[in-house]
Amino acid sequence: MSLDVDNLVHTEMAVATFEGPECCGNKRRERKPSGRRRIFVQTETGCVLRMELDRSDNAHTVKRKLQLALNVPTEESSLICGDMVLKNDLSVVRNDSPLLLTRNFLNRSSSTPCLSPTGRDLQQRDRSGPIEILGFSNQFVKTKELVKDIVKAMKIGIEPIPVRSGLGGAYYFRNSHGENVAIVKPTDEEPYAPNNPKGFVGKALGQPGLKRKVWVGETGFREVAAYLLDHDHFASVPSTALVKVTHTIFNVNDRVSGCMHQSEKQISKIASLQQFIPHDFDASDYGTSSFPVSAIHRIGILDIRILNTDRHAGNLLVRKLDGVGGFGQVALVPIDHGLCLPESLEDPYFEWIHWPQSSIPFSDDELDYIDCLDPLRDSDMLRMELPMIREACLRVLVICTIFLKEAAAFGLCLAEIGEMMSREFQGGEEEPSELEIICIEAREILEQEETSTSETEKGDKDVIQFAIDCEEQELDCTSIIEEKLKVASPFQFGSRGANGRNLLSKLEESAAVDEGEELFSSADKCAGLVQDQKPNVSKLSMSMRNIRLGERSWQHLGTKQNSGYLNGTSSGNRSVNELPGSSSFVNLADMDVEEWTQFLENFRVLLYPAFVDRKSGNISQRQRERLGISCKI
Ligand SMILES: Nc1ncnc2c1ncn2[C@@H]1O[C@H](COP(=O)(O)OP(=O)(O)OP(=O)(O)O)[C@@H](O)[C@H]1O
Repeated sequence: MSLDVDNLVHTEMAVATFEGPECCGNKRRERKPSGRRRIFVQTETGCVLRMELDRSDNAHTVKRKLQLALNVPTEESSLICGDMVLKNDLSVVRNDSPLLLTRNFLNRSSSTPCLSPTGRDLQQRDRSGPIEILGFSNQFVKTKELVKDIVKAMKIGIEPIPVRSGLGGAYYFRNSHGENVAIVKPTDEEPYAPNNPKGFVGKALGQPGLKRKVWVGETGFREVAAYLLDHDHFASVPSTALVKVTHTIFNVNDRVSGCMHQSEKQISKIASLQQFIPHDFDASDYGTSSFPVSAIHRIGILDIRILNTDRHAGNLLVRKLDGVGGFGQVALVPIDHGLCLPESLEDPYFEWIHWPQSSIPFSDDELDYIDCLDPLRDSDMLRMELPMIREACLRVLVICTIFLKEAAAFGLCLAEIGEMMSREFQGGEEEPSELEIICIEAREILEQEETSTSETEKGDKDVIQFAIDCEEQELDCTSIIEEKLKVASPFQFGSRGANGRNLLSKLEESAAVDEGEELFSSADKCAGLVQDQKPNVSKLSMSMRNIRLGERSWQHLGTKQNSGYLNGTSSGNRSVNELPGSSSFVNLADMDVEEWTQFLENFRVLLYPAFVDRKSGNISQRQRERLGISCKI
């Protein structure tokens, strides 16, 4: 990339080289030739710049361009895409990705000076269309139609109107007939975000927001995620896409005075754009008894998968079907999914949990739908469509979907599943949900396994060293060990047991099939038999002891039916005070891929006994007792 500053300024500001405006959504944009990508850089204060990257660009060159546009020294800013701070290589950044530009070393409150464009008005220079969809999914076909209608209407002077209700900034966009066709919610006007028009300000984009595990500015892509996950339009989430939208109506707060104002200038924002659904009420205004069971179930299934923390009645639109169908019938439409998929397990809010429809068993169709859900495929799809989504959110999706699938297959109804996911409050204290307790258990087992493994590996090394020592002494120790093990163990060892490593793995295999104490004592004895010959072997004994102890717990956990599966683990009396943080009991983000895979295995094994206990009404009490949490069920 050339460093010709004039050319840079000309080319990149706001950012200049806009390939033909692909607004209006009626023409499908071609994917960029490999290496060339369009990105949207959003500052912490909401300003959005569009840029074209080519293959040679790296984080530094992009920041240099932004330095010219925004007057922020490159060393004082970071470029962020979801989880990633982009240090140099930009190959991971996909076409249409929104990136966040943050200033380092600053108190990132909304009162810090805005990273505002200097000199020329960058927004004015943006020759792209008024509404551009970020993403290529076929699922945005409906949104493209809407965008086309809206742009047509704007051309004849039909402008959007602000939405009064809700805490965030929102605008109804209209068609040529003046009808509302979409609701647009800019990410920098969310509650707490710097340009919120309703007085709920105080944070910069990228800081914890209304929910601790949903950053300010990140509700927009969650709205889109909920729509994309609603396969076959099962729960009727309205079409939703992330857009870059430019208009004069948007709010910009004055950083110094704190006053809000419409700038009268064209402002570009990143926003969610959702189809407007004509409706008569929301669920808080209407008798819930008329709500169809299947609608509640379908919305509930979605809410569970995405761990919706905000399913209050106001977020269910109610449309009367009197004109089109039976008298008194209504359709429900779920909206406002900005607080789903938090970055760790949180307390969901499921308004439907106490509605009688939730206690009715799932229908066959619903069970089939749940059975077909594939959380790994869903995660891959979201990674593809929403490159900014964080891995921790996807882990929440995986956990909750597995939980739903197993629980439904077991025979639990929607209300039971929702209850198992919900926290309880005791004496003003928040307690982990049953789902969270299962996750805590799964992590504990993981930690025990890791301890066992590391000690085993240490034991392995000792055994190898032992074999080497034996070789050096021209002593065929391994055959002695093998002989002694043959005598001592009820299990036969084959010819592979020719060195310490193989002997140990044989021991592990044998241990894995043994249920009782006999092998443990035998193996222990075996090690003891060679102890005289090499002191190192005592460590092998210890390591085997740990393997056995770990496995005993594991088998107990996996097979327990009657005796309380929580009793067999090591941390019998942990109090709630020892649990990390009050609003995040389980950290899913800090596991590497291998640990996460093992964690999921542990998690699955723990589910069945938890469901059994839930059915028998014991689980919560027993789990809470074990964790030292008082709870009256
Ligand atoms: N898809 C839609 N179709 C029709 N009306 C909608 C739609 N989405 C939102 N609304 C209306 O706009 C209002 C505000 O929207 P929404 O609840 O999504 O905003 P919010 O600021 O996130 O609200 P809250 O404070 O409840 O979280 C809703 O109460 C509803 O009346």
